[in-house]
Amino acid sequence: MMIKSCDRLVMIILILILFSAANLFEISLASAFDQNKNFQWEVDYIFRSPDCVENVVMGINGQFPGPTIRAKAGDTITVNLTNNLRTEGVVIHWHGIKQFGTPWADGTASISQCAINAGEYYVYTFKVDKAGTYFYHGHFGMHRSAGLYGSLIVDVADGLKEPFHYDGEFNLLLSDWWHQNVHEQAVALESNPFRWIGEPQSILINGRGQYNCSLAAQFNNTSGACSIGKDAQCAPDVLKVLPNKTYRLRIASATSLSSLNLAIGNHKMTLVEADGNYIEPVTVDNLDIYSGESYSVLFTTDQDPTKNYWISASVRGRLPKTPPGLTILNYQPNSPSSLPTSPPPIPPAWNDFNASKSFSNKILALQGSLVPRPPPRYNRRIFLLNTQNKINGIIKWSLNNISLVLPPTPYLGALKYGLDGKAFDKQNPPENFPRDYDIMKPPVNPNSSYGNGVYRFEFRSTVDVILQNANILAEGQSDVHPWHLHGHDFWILGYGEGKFTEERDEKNLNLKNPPLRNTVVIFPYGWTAIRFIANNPGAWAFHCHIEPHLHMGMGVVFVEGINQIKKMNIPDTALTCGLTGKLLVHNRGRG
Ligand SMILES: O=C1O[C@H]([C@@H](O)CO)C(O)=C1O
Repeated sequence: MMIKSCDRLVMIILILILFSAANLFEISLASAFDQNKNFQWEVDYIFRSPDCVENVVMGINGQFPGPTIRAKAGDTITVNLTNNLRTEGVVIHWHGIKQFGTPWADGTASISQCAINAGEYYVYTFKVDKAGTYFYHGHFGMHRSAGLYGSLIVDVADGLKEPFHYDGEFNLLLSDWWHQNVHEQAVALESNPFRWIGEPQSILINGRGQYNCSLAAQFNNTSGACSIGKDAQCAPDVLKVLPNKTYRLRIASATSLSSLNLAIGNHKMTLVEADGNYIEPVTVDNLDIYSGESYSVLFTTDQDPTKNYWISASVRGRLPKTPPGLTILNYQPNSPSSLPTSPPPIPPAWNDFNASKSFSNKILALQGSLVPRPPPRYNRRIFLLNTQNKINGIIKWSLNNISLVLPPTPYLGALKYGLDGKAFDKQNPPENFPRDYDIMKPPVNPNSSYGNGVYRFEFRSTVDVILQNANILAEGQSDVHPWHLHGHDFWILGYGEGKFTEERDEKNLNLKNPPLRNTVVIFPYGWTAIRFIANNPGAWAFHCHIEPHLHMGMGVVFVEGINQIKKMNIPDTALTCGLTGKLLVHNRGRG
């Protein structure tokens, strides 16, 4: 006992000496830390009332949404993530971060790593190479629906400036929320008969919404006024502004299902950034944001300064059963609790897809040299037909009639150790669909198959993907799907109606100033064409960002740079499951 307390004393003295030395050299230490941002995170289920109804949500260090990471372009982020969930695995995906040279830090269970076991930890170390508005979220099971998300903001590197000016900024992370827990949701989606999760109970802005009451009750007669203490977990996150200033609003959507339309009452917004890439400034009254997307907008506080204004996030693209998420733009020195005097902004009708298409077509790359242009030609073009269909009577989503089921061994490790054909299907999935497939009708044969093969791209080749939408199982309906690519940005070459045909549509593709992004929507009965360069050795998910749809198989896996992958030093901790886990144990036994 004596020795132990002596030890402790020596330790305390040592720490004190180190601490005062650190204070003496404050400046040099600060700049050294500039390059490396270290975080210790613990994921846990916590009780929380995101929409004034208590529920269990996933928190990080007791916070929901998780802590915001703020870094500078070029910084290295290290997150030591401990899984305190007790009974299930976890991973975190850094959405929009390309993970050049660190594909094992992409945080996709079964693709880039094994899920972190209960009680264990995993260290994510990666570089944030480009300024922009990003977010992070769980990528195992339906953890994003369970509330595992937070913001990741990357500022321009020291000495550089954004190509626009603003006096202050705010961050809005949008999400949707169900009262049914995700375990029940997942079981429902896998049950026979299939049970759909339905529309969310609430839209959350920075993790806060109001269920069964409305901040704007005075303007509608459907729900009563909310009585929420200002410190309540569901109190709106009010944005406090000064008159006659310009603010940057960073908006990211981590929704599980909902496409949203965001507006600031009486204020116009000028879009300047999309998914971490600069766009040609365009001024709008409201904007559509799909799950997986992010934007920066500038707005000027040039309205009557004696009033406050609504900020609203309303459901689009599906028949809304959820009231808009609301918060308040509070002109100082007005009271933050004094409600706007006019009703919340009215969004376009949920099914006004022309308004959505017109908005999407307005997003173009910023002129000049800050955004690279696409190569003029592709080396390979693949078509992905998006269909809703059935396997053993359960509703699934498929690409070219294959519904993705993730294998227990992470692709990245399987590729490194040459386990193709054992860890996942050896056969490559189809690159096209039958020419006579009628996208305007429900599938003639709704039966589909499970699969987990990969699309292999030649390293550094230019790849086009034509995402082709189609009618769902029910007559007369085709859904909206936001597609997200890991490990890359892509150029959006265009959107079109009906079935893509080279003869008709090729000439209309935009190769001049297409926006560079990591998420893009496909509209009902339409197609979307994207182009990217397969220059990032790794295994990358490309999937519908609607959480239940991915769970129902709506994704594919892209692989490039297999020779480079074979030489990579992938941390063993990423691969201690499935066949790679067995291999590592076996090798160690022999070593
Ligand atoms: O995948 C889905 O399934 C339901 C419905 O099509 C069948 O219940 C729905 O709304 C989806 O988006």
